[in-house]
Amino acid sequence: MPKTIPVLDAACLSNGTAQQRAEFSAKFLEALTEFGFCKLVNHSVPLPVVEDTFNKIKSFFKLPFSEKKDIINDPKKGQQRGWSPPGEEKTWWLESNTGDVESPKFSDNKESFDCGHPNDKHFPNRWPTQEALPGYQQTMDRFFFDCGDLCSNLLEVLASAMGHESKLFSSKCTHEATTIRINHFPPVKRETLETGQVSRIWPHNDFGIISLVFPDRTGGLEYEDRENPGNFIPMPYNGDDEVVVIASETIQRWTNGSVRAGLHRVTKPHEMDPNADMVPERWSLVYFVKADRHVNVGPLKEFITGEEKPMYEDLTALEYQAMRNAVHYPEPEQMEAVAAY
Ligand SMILES: O=C(O)CCC(=O)C(=O)O
Ligand SMILES: [Fe+2]
Repeated sequence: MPKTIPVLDAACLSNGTAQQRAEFSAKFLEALTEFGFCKLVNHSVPLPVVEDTFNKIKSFFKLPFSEKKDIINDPKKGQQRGWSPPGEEKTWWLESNTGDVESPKFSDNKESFDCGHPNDKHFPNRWPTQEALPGYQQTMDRFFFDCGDLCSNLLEVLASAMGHESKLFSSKCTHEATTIRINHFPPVKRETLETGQVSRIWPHNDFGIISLVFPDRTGGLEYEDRENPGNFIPMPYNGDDEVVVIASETIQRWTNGSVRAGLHRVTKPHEMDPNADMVPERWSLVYFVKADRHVNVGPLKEFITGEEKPMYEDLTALEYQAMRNAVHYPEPEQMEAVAAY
C-alpha cells in the first residue's frame, strides 16, 4: 500500500506558538520532500471565501460565448489572462510527449479562466463586464489575497525548516506574477477519456513555487506514486475545508532538486459508478505562487554546497514561465512577448 499524503493542521500559522510552528514546518518539509504534496486543514483561507469563489466561477463558465470571447486568452502572451476555451491548452506536451506520435491531437477536456494581481500593469487582468457577472472581480481579488497570505506563510516555514532565513523564498515573491487558475471540466463520455486522445489534464508539474488546489467533491485529481513512477494514486477528498499544496518546478529549481515538483493529473473520478457512461462535470480553483518576474529561477546559492553542481540553468521567472507555457501551446511567438517586457 502506498503511503498517503499527510493532512497537516495549519492553525498554528495564524495563532500558534513558536514550538507549534516549528513542528508544522518540519512536517510540511517532510511531506513536500517525500511526496511533492501535502494537505492542510484549519488553514487561513476562509471557507465562505472558497464557497463564494466556486459559486462565482460556476456562473462565469455558464456565460454565453459572446461574453467569454471578449476576454479570450491570447496564448502568445507570456502570462495567461482571461478565458481559455475548451481544449486550447494542451498539457499532453508537458510530460507525456515522448516524440513517438505522429500528428499528435491530444487535448484537454477543460476550459479555464486566469487572473493575477489586481495591479499588474504588464499583464492586466481581463474581467467579464460587471453587468454580466456582478461582483466577479471582487471575489477573485479576495481569493487572490487570502491565498497569498497563506502561501507567504508557507514559504517562510519551508525556508526555516530547510535551515535558512525565513524570508529566503518569500522575499522573491511579492505575488506580482502569481496567478489564479479556475478550471471547468465539462461532462464527458467515459469512453472518450478511457480510449481517446483526451484527458482532463495530462500528467504535469506546475511551473511556480508552490500551488494551492481546492478541488470540488467530484474527484479525479491524482498524484504520481514516486515508488512506482508512471502510476497515479487518487488524491483522497476529505472535506471542503481542505487544501492541497503542490511543490512546483520553481522550488525544485531553487533548491537544486532537493524539493521535487509533484507530478499530477486530472482524470475520471476513482469513486465513479463503474456503469455510468458519462463522467460528471467538475470544477477546481488553483493558486499558482510564482516568483517575481525578474527573479532568477536557477538554483539558489544556499542550495549549492560543497562539490554539488547546479542542475538547472539561470533564467528569469518570466523567461521560464513563457518557455514552459510555450510547450503546452505549441506557439513559437510566445517569446516575443517576453522580449518586449
Ligand atoms: O483540477 C485539479 O484538481 C488540479 C488542476 C491542475 O492541476 C492545474 O490546473 O494545474
Ligand atoms: Fe496542476
